[in-house]
Amino acid sequence: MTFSLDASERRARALADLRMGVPVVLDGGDGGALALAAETITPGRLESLRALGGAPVLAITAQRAKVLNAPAYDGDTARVLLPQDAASGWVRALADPADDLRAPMKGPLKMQREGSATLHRAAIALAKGARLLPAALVLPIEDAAVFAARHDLTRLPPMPALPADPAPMADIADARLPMALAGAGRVHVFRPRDGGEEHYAIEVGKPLRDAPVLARLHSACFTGDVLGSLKCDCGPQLHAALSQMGQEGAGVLLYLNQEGRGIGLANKMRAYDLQDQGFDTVEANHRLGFEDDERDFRIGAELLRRLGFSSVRLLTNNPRKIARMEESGIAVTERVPLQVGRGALNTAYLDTKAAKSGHLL
Ligand SMILES: Nc1nc2c(ncn2[C@@H]2O[C@H](COP(=O)(O)OP(=O)(O)OP(=O)(O)O)[C@@H](O)[C@H]2O)c(=O)[nH]1
Ligand SMILES: [Zn+2]
Repeated sequence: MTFSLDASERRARALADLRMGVPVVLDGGDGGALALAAETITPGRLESLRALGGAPVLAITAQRAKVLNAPAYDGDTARVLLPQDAASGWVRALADPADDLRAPMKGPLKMQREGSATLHRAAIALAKGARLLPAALVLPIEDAAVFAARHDLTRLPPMPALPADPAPMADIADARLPMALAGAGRVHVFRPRDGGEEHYAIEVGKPLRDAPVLARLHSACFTGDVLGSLKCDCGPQLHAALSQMGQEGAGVLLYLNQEGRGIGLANKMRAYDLQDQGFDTVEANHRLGFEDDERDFRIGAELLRRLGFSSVRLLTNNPRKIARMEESGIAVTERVPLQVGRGALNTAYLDTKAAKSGHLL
């Protein structure tokens, strides 16, 4: 029995630190790095970083580098050397595309080419995990363990030790819920073991475990589900799925807290602002430095398994959801199309998803 943290607990703690603007120490085994999220950098912390000496770099994704006309020498990652006089505003402006059109000239940017980008890639992954802009300031340090202990910072183990799979989920609480559209149901709250975002499963009726269940993997959309946004089809899809489950008398709706295709609500609002500047939903994600879709659908498969389901009739227009279920061991016996809610204000959005992300019309 030990009280020391395992790799996934350290990672969870690191995410909270980055959101607060606190640096974390990445232990690379031989040598390490100090990492700070670009979004939460303060002038004080930037000054402290510089005081350590060395050459800090801003790690950004290749998607963001392309927008900045900077070469990405490390595949999906690029490393921008921090100029001597760069202030925290410079760091923010490189990471955040809000002002790209008004102030397009961010360069000339000097890129780092030598050395490994492994820790830089890890720092970006952590920023994404913290639902921040995908950019991080990274400074090599010599003895990661000593540095972390001296400054009381969270130290992450060498990257291969960090969990690549979603944390295991536990069914924390469930209760009966009568619903207007679906009738009698039961809501289950699932909590990942690393204390991360909770996800919900709504059972409608009493679905049999030994037959394919009518299922929907719904990703959270605060604007569509709650506010009735006309920019997407999420609200109508949610309601149509519940109605169909109610009509058939059984089904399971997974409400996955993967807002904004996994980038979080703050980043989704940044994407919406870019859409108002003329970019489509995919271009907006790329300008922010994200991929089109950052969701991990294995969470959905895990919840289905926990509830005792092994095969589904999946309500979706997204072939990726079907592929991920099958890869995760959940059989998809049928795709049930879910085409509702098309209107004047979301037609372009739906057409872009069909043209660029492979959604079926
Ligand atoms: N980043 C980003 N996310 C968006 C945008 N519009 C909607 N979303 C998010 O997109 C997700 C839509 O989820 P779903 O409806 O479950 O997924 P889907 O890929 O459309 O697949 P199906 O509806 O099953 O066909 C939600 O997480 C929304 O918050 C946008 O313009 N940008
Ligand atoms: Zn939506």
